[in-house]
Amino acid sequence: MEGVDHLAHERNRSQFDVNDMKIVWAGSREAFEVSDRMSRLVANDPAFRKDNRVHLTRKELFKNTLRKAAYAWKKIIELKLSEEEAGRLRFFVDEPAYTDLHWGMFVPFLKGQGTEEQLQKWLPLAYKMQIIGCYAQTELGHGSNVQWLETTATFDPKTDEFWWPGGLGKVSTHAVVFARLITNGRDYGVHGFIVQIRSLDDHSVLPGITIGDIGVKFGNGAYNTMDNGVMHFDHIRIPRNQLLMRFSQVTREGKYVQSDVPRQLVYGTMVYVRKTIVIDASNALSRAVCIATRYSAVRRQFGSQDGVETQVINYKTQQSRLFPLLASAYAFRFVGEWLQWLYTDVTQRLAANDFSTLPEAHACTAGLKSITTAATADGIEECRKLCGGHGYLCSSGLPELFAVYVPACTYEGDNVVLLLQVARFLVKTVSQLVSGKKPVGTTAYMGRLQHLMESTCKVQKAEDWLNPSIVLEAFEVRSARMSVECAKRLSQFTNQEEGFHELSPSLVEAAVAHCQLIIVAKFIEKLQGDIPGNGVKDQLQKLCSIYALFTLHKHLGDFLSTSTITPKQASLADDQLRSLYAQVRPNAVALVDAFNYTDHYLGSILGRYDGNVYPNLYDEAWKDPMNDTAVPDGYHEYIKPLLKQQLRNSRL
Ligand SMILES: CCCCCCC/C=C/C(=O)SCCNC(=O)CCNC(=O)[C@H](O)C(C)(C)COP(=O)(O)OP(=O)(O)OC[C@H]1O[C@@H](n2cnc3c(N)ncnc32)[C@H](O)[C@@H]1OP(=O)(O)O
Ligand SMILES: Cc1cc2nc3c(=O)[nH]c(=O)nc-3n(C[C@H](O)[C@H](O)[C@H](O)COP(=O)(O)OP(=O)(O)OC[C@H]3O[C@@H](n4cnc5c(N)ncnc54)[C@H](O)[C@@H]3O)c2cc1C
Repeated sequence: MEGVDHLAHERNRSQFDVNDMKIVWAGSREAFEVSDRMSRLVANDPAFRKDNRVHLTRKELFKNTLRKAAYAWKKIIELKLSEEEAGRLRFFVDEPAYTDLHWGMFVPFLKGQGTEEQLQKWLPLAYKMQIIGCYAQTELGHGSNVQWLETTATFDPKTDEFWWPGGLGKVSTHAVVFARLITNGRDYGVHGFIVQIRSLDDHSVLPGITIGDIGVKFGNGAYNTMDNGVMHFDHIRIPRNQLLMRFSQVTREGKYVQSDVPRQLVYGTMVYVRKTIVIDASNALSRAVCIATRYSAVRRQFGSQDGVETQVINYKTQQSRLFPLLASAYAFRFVGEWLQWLYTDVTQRLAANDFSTLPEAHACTAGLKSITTAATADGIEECRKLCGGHGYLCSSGLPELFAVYVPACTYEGDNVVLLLQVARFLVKTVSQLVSGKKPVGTTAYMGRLQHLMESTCKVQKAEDWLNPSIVLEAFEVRSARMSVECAKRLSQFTNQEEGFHELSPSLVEAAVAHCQLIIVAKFIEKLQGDIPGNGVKDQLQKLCSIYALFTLHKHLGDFLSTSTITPKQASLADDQLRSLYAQVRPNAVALVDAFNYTDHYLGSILGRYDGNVYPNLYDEAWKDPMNDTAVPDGYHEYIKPLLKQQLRNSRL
């Protein structure tokens, strides 16, 4: 029945104030207010309808995305929205589009790499969208290995091909292009250039440049709203001052001048985007968990008592699969908040030519991007399975969410390649201990190595696993012992690079251990701070314990093989997990209500706020164009003759 809250009984059981939790999830009352207002603005405007996406052809889909992006831009101007409000509005439009790359990469790269003079020229054009930019760093032959890009920008230019850049295929008028800078016959490595690629008069592609879309990508709808493109340069010329020259210059005479800064600053935009991707992981995972939790509370199957079947959310297996994902969504939210602080801090330090925390910022953004996207991609798929058959329907919202999300494991750095960066950072940290260099930041725990190598876990009963100090030390011991073991095995190789490649699978596991420690540590730190709201902190403490103990359970091999814990202590951790699931159970629906997602944003019949699933699932089916006629296209050509033939055969 419409208008009835079929989940009211679940909401009445919660033991905390969901409105207070909404503020904690949003980050602040102001952030909540902006988010809430923008989500409702989008949800209540039919121009942002998205339930028809899967039925559109690729060209219809793309044109519809252009329409929405233009309409959103008009709204932003008309309503005089702030940068924050505009960003939230685009988020709730919920459709990958060229604007993601314009605002998410092209503008940040200009801001990070341009001189004051270059910013004065290009930023006003970009802010007013008088030019539309993309970020062209990946070639057909090289994406991960940036230093081996083949496009050259010679002081008298030469050629090569770009592949993947979002927004490039059909929309962008300009591109940030990564190319090897060659001047006076010497190759100075990869630098960033701004290149106009289309006419601002008629959008035609400029001479010497070939541009196209790279074709249909994974899944219906999904990332196909984005015109990922291919671009070929053939002897084009750009003005010298379109080399972005904040950190290195080429003089009028062709002389290369490098400021006294690390060359990796050219990678700064990737650090920025990876930081953003971690928060986005909590957005995507929380969306899937919201759908799966509400549906698990609605769905009843087997186990009838008094003629009423059991809610599937009451099955222990359902809880053991769903509640760790709920906890992970909150964990990724808070580590993302901390990463935003780290990024702001490193940016302020760079402005003062303090590069001391650049390695830490790179390692943290690379590693956390890798493990949060991997867990989120797997988590969305798990949420689909948690919804049974209906989870496979596009009307559940889960297939498209999965298809649009999974490239996050690849873009902005392949997850394994990024974990190897973290591994390099850890091996270097351990090797520097010998020389007396004190580790700081997220590796500060390595400074207590002697203690961590000798420490024994203090758990004697299940409740001991609720002690944050015990949990934190267990994760520190596991990580430290894995890093030290890798460093020890590496030292046995005469050729360190060869050793690193030989041991890379174990090094990746050590990198995962370190990054999971960061997530646990930042969740604990969050809870040591002021958490306002009735019952809110208690719920978050449960979720923090669930994230930590589920992660311990999932990586039990590490904890046992490093003798961090004993099998008995592992069993006590399992006992505590089960108890925590039972404690979270009455609060599950309220914990996902706290994400404050509109039904429009969720785009899911299964995840409706009112839980009125079956009538709406049924109605949605009839909307499918397949049901426009009872007799399907093709009946007369292919079915009727077949039936007639079979009938004739049966009479012979
Ligand atoms: C919600 C958001 C939506 C987002 C939509 C996104 C759409 C997608 C866009 C894209 O995909 S854009 C293209 C992204 N491409 C990549 O991420 C490429 C990944 N590859 C790299 O980052 C690098 O090639 C590498 C893997 C880090 C290797 O770097 P390099 O070739 O320079 O060699 P190394 O020897 O490993 O590094 C040298 C030195 O530099 C340090 N370093 C590397 N990267 C950074 C960095 N980003 N910041 C700071 N420092 C960095 C590295 O640690 C080494 O330091 P030392 O060990 O020498 O101290
Ligand atoms: C949806 C989407 C949008 C994108 N948007 C953009 C964009 O806007 N702009 C842009 O420039 N690019 C973009 N990209 C490209 C993206 O950045 C690259 O695909 C990504 O960096 C991975 O690089 P690659 O494709 O070369 O993978 P590869 O590095 O070729 O990876 C292939 C396999 O090799 C493994 N591998 C590679 N190197 C190593 C190593 N050293 N050790 C161990 N294993 C290794 C990887 O782990 C992986 O399993 C996009 C990609 C996608 C999917």
